[in-house]
Amino acid sequence: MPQSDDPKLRVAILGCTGSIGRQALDVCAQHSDLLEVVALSAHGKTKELVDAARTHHVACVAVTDSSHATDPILAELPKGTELLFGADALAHIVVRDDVDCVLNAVVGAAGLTASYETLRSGKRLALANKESLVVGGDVLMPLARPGQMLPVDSEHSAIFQCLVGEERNPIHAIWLTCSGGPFYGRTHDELAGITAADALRHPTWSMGPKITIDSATLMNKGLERIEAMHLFGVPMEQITVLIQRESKIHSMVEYEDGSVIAQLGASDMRIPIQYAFSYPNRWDAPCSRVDFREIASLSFGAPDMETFRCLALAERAGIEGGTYPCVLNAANEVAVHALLNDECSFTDIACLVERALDAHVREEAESIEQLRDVDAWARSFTAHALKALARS
Ligand SMILES: NC(=O)C1=CN([C@@H]2O[C@H](COP(=O)(O)OP(=O)(O)OC[C@H]3O[C@@H](n4cnc5c(N)ncnc54)[C@H](OP(=O)(O)O)[C@@H]3O)[C@@H](O)[C@H]2O)C=CC1
Ligand SMILES: CC(=O)[C@@H](O)[C@H](O)COP(=O)(O)O
Ligand SMILES: [Mn+2]
Repeated sequence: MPQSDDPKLRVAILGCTGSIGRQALDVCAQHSDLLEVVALSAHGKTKELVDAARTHHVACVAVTDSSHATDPILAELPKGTELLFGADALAHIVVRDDVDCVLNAVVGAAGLTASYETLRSGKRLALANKESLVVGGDVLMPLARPGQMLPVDSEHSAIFQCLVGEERNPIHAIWLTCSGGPFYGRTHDELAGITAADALRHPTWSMGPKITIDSATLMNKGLERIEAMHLFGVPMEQITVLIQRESKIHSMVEYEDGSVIAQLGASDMRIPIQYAFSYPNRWDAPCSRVDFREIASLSFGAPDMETFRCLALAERAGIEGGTYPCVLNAANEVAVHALLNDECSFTDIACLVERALDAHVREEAESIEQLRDVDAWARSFTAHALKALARS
């Protein structure tokens, strides 16, 4: 990884207009002596994409939603900037000769192919898109050589950091921390009537809408358990979800001798994003440091899996494995989209996901093409279930 005398790390940021993408651009601006942004993608926010392309003088941009191909603002891209359209554009970006590292900050299963192609190309994958591993971990992990895939998800970055230097020591347990979301402590009845606006008020993190809803249902933690199984090669039962309300402990690893190593820091994603670029080195902090004297207490608890049923459904899908996590994820994406559009209730999300899992017949997860088909089936099934729910 570059130090001050080394060539800069040349980075492509997929999903540069989102919460992670914008913070990654900030990290790149703060460390412009070490990082160079060479390619960017956005789905529909072409104005923001053009602004970022101009600021960072990038060589290539992609607009993955082709319906934006005629946006007049694209004419304001600097002369010579390569402009690509459509979902396939991401695969073109990741194999460019001038890209060393791909930050995948796309939301949802739409990020899967880019992760796959990045690993196949041998380049570093800074992975925020947890859905890639949830859906395709069985296909992706065999492609990743040690140190090639750097997790950006805060908990997984924390676990990764707790494992550095401990390669010869088996993991006894992973303590996967969880804020508990905005509805921590509520009963099932108290979740009725919750609106998308309520669920979008996360207590500790500022994030994009999809992951914020997932945090409120605890599906996010369910997805993260599956993500951790793949990344760290441990079974579900060794990954314990721990409520840590302040989001200051980002996760912990317990070893056989009873020692527990934790990673702590600000609730600011620029730290794990930067670490995925700087590993195995550490650079100057990209955000304010925590003064632990000012934190009155750190509180812990256990999640309520009966009330927050998405966590239990993700456990079921993760243990069953194969194509079940793909179905879990696709059904959840459809249901979360419906909540955000006021087409279903907060508690419907778990019902819709459960129906899709019940209807699915498991297969081994073997290829990206197969997973695309299973994903499409689960989306179509859940869209129909949603319509039936609206009629009932
Ligand atoms: N935000 C956070 O703090 C954290 C996020 N993550 C993970 O990082 C990923 C990104 O999350 P976040 O930044 O919050 O999400 P946002 O919704 O804020 O941003 C998503 C990005 O993906 C683009 N995008 C949307 N749909 C598609 C598509 N179909 N194909 C290609 N690109 C698309 C968007 O483009 P446009 O804006 O142009 O529509 C945008 O650039 C998720 O997987 C999330 O789980 C993990 C840990 C923390
Ligand atoms: C910042 C990050 O990594 C998110 O995934 C975060 O963990 C969400 O908070 P919850 O712990 O509430 O799911
Ligand atoms: Mn996380």
